Amino acid sequence: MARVVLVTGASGGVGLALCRRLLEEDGRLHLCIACRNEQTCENTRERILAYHPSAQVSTVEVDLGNLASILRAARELRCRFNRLDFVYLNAGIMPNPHVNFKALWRGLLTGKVLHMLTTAEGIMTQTDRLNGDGLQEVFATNLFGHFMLVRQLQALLCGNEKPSRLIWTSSSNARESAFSLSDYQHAKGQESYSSSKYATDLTSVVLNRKYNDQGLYSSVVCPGLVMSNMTYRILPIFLWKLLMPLMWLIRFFAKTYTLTPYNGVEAHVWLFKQKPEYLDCLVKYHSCTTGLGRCYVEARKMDVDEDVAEKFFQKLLELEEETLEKYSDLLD
Ligand SMILES: NC(=O)C1=CN([C@@H]2O[C@H](COP(=O)(O)OP(=O)(O)OC[C@H]3O[C@@H](n4cnc5c(N)ncnc54)[C@H](OP(=O)(O)O)[C@@H]3O)[C@@H](O)[C@H]2O)C=CC1
Ligand SMILES: CC(C)CCC[C@@H](C)[C@H]1CC[C@H]2C3=C(CC[C@]12C)[C@@]1(C)CCC(=O)[C@@H](C)[C@@H]1CC3
Repeated sequence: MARVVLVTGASGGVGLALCRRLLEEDGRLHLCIACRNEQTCENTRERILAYHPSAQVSTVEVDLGNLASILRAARELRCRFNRLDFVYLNAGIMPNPHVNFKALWRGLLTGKVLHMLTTAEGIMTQTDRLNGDGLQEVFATNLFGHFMLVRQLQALLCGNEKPSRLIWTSSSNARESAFSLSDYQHAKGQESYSSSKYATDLTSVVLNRKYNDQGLYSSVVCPGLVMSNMTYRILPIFLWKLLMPLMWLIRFFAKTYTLTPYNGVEAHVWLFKQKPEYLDCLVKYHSCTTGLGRCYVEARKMDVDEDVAEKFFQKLLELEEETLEKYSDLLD
């Protein structure tokens, strides 16, 4: 039976490379790409078919920063499929990124330079805003939209003959100190991206605890530093191009400088081939590339407090309840 795989954020960067590499692994799978609107869905489908003309590729429109759109997309998916084998929760944003060059410069002179260059700790901030649903945009798009989608797709993910899988694109920028239970949407700080990715790690841990016995397994991956639309918004493109030789050099020391989307999805593709029962749910899988360009995966223990994770999950459930009350007309 052909496996059914749903990928969010498939229109470019990590998501598009993932679609292509998954089809290289298994040309028989049914790939459903989730993009923001009809035009992006169609363009992306054509780009994938250009490489894999005989692939089965369908589309679903979803704006992950819009709760009504998520409920509609989930309803459509429930009608179209009776199970989903893999859901790659990959779409993400980092709006208004700001690099603190003073801190970057100071960091270059310390012993923590590699840590800084691979996690961006202490050198990156973002400015977030409220979206149309009254939620912080980064939290809503990167985490809560995906959480709602998963919960709405529960019937397709649980109780199947074979285990189903959730694979979240997290980040090595996820940091406990950027996250707080009392401000879990990160309305007050300037590290909304870091906070949303830490929240992703927490959510994945609890999803495993709650759903493993129903045959649903969740993992988190980091693609490493990848040149994509997201990174091209951090520095001007010409500067990135100038920095490229330096980045290839840095890669000899910083293995998470995967740099291309193709290399960046190594961990996503590796997980596609693993039996979930043998994976550690407290581990993040990092895509790595050696200085000579060989790709591999490194498993690193995550820094998550399971008690905080449980409390945070309760907050997500409360927010979900409010959402479902508000949009009861969009439910079956
Ligand atoms: N690049 C990097 O170095 C790293 C990236 N990541 C993570 O990888 C993931 C992919 O990022 P990357 O490929 O680099 O960045 P891109 O900006 O290239 O891709 C982001 C994807 O998310 C989609 N997206 C954004 N907002 C929404 C929304 N509201 N609804 C639906 N889709 C949306 C975009 O669609 P559209 O085309 O419509 O904008 C696009 O397909 C993200 O989660 C990011 O946080 C993690 C670590 C490092
Ligand atoms: C490497 C160059 C000589 C100088 C580039 C300086 C910064 C612009 C980068 C250094 C570390 C980078 C980084 C990210 C963005 C660009 C940097 C801050 C990320 C935050 C991008 C998104 C992620 O999810 C993280 C994994 C990246 C961590 C490293």
